[in-house]
Amino acid sequence: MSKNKIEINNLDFYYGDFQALQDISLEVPENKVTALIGPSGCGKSTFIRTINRMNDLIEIAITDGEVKVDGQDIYHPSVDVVDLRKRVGMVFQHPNPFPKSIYENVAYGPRIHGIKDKNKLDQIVEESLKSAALWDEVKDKLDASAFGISGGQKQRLCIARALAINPDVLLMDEPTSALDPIATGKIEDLVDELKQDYTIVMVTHSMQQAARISDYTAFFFMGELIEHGPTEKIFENPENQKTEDYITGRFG
Ligand SMILES: Nc1ncnc2c1ncn2[C@@H]1O[C@H](COP(=O)(O)OP(=O)(O)OP(=O)(O)O)[C@@H](O)[C@H]1O
Repeated sequence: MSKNKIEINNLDFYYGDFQALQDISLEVPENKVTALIGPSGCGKSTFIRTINRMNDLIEIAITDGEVKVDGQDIYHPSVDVVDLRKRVGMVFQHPNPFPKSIYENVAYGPRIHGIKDKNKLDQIVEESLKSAALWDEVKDKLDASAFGISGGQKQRLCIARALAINPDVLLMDEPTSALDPIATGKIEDLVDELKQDYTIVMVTHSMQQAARISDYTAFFFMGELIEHGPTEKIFENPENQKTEDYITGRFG
């Protein structure tokens, strides 16, 4: 049994007067992939963004309840958000490299965190690109613009950029929805590799994807967490009728 990396207790979330998440409690085991599924607008993205306080950037956001990473309540006033986001990295739906070279995209984070030594940066860039299964494809053009590579390569570059600051947790918000099936397959294989070293939480619209790559699945519906558990159990023997209706394609 692996330990819980993240623990969420009685989490409520509001956009102004609108309550987008209601009383969510969820445990996320370490070195596993947890998939968040549910119909559009059910709160998956809002929820994943509470785990690295990305919602802080929204002025009307109100978060209530407890989100713990490694046992520490990340909403406690003593928490340094920059440090938190170093531990909890994020990859978005649309690959969003900076308008810089491939090398600089990966070196940017470590540099901001104070690493100046060129050899050390070279080493981090190489290791991060290798971990993101992109090194072989870009090693001869590290100084080329990050805009000149394919969509799937850009997304792996964004994963390398997230890995470069050495997080423990990787949040992925629909990381393959803008990619073709081949690029999607590569990211899925990569996620399977990465879980050896990282705890991964991933929003996906694709139930097939959740079934293929996640260890645990959480089903959200209208701001509530309806059911969560081992992926096989959720897909083969769900306890809640709404979960069953969703996974059998009756709505969503
Ligand atoms: N910045 C915002 N301000 C106000 N309401 C918002 C904001 N962002 C999201 N919402 C609302 O919160 C609810 C949950 O949205 P969220 O994006 O978390 O859902 P989702 O499950 O990720 O949807 P999708 O699968 O379509 O991406 C929706 O009703 C949405 O309209």
